[in-house]
Amino acid sequence: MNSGSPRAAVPPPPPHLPQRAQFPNSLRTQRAPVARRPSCQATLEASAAPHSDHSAPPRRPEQPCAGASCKWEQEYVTGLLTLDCQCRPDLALNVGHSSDAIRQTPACPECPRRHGDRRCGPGLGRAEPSAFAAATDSGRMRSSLTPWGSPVSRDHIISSFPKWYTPDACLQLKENFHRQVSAACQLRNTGTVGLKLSKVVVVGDLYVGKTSLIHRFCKNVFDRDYKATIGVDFEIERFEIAGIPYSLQIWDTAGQEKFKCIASAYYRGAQVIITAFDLTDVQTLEHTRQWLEDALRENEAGSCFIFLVGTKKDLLSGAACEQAEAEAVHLANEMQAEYWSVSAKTGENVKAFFSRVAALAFEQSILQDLERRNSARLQVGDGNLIRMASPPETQENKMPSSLGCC
Ligand SMILES: Nc1nc2c(ncn2[C@@H]2O[C@H](COP(=O)(O)OP(=O)(O)OP(=O)(O)O)[C@@H](O)[C@H]2O)c(=O)[nH]1
Repeated sequence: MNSGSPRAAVPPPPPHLPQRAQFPNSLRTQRAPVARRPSCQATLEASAAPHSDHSAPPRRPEQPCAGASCKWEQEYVTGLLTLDCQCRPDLALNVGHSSDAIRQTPACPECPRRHGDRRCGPGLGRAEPSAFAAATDSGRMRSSLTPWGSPVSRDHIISSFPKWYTPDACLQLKENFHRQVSAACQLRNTGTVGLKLSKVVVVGDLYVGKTSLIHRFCKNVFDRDYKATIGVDFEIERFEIAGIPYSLQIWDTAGQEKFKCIASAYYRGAQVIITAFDLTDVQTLEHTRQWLEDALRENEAGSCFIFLVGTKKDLLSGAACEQAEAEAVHLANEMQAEYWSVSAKTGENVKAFFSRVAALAFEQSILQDLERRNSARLQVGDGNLIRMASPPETQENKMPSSLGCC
């Protein structure tokens, strides 16, 4: 542990330190795409939308899919398992590559009870059919909110807007969800947002505790032994926010300089960038500027929420902690980031922090979706553009670019 003096700028790892047996996803999950499945007669649930017209009323249960082309396909794209349902294209979902994700992933939600049928279900191209069958048979698969696996754990259910850590460095001071977001969630009118993932990238010097933070949140474990991350890794965490299912895909990147080129290839498409530093090592705080710059270079300006997170809070107390936090808050304001202090060891603030991340990302996704739908209402009639009624922009319903993103 670096309990005392600050470490040199991104030093090479001591040779005796073990390395985490991890590989970049692109390497780790390189496998041949799973063969596309033939068609099947899908059985629809009452909640399922019709084949092509998703605005029409749902069909009765057990009614065969009219298109008879239900395909729930798996593809590995850059290491990510993507599920694509041709009956319900709106249900396309990236579920990750880990064995957990595969195990929890049902076949096509249109025909979940046909898992024993090789024409449609996990029997074909499925990594672990028995695990799937067990989960399905136990009834866990058909939660109304989480058709993808086991129910969302209670502490991942967010009903009110999570609070900031300090008002001196926070992205938004408001205490409630955006009015339009609340209304859309109440009406279950969130488009495809509830079925999508937001990408979160965690960056920072080696040894600051990025992996420990993620593991504390996703697995509720803490490992005192240091094992350097090689390349990247990721976890997927499912939430239920304002009644809508939502997932975060949390990317853990290596802090070691020699893996930077691998890790930076995964920065693109981030909705949230978390720059982590060690509260006991001021140099790691200084380096966060560079980490952020690198991550932002791969993303569109104004498209990411930025967080600055001080780790290992348990190692500091009193004046030392206050001073470290004051410096961090100052830098967070310069970076237009929200500041949090956490401890992966004790778990302090870890859940609250990720709840805040999830809520902000979720709200932004819904607002963007609503904005897209408003734009789609532009209609051409007799050569004239007719703009359908959209609410006037007020301080409260400003669009996502002004939600406090970078
Ligand atoms: N006391 C204490 N130790 C921590 C905490 N978080 C992490 N550590 C320790 O710090 C060391 C480094 O943690 P990691 O999570 O592996 O660091 P990392 O940032 O992922 O490192 P790289 O993978 O090399 O980038 C480990 O020995 C952890 O046990 C914390 O909150 N408190």
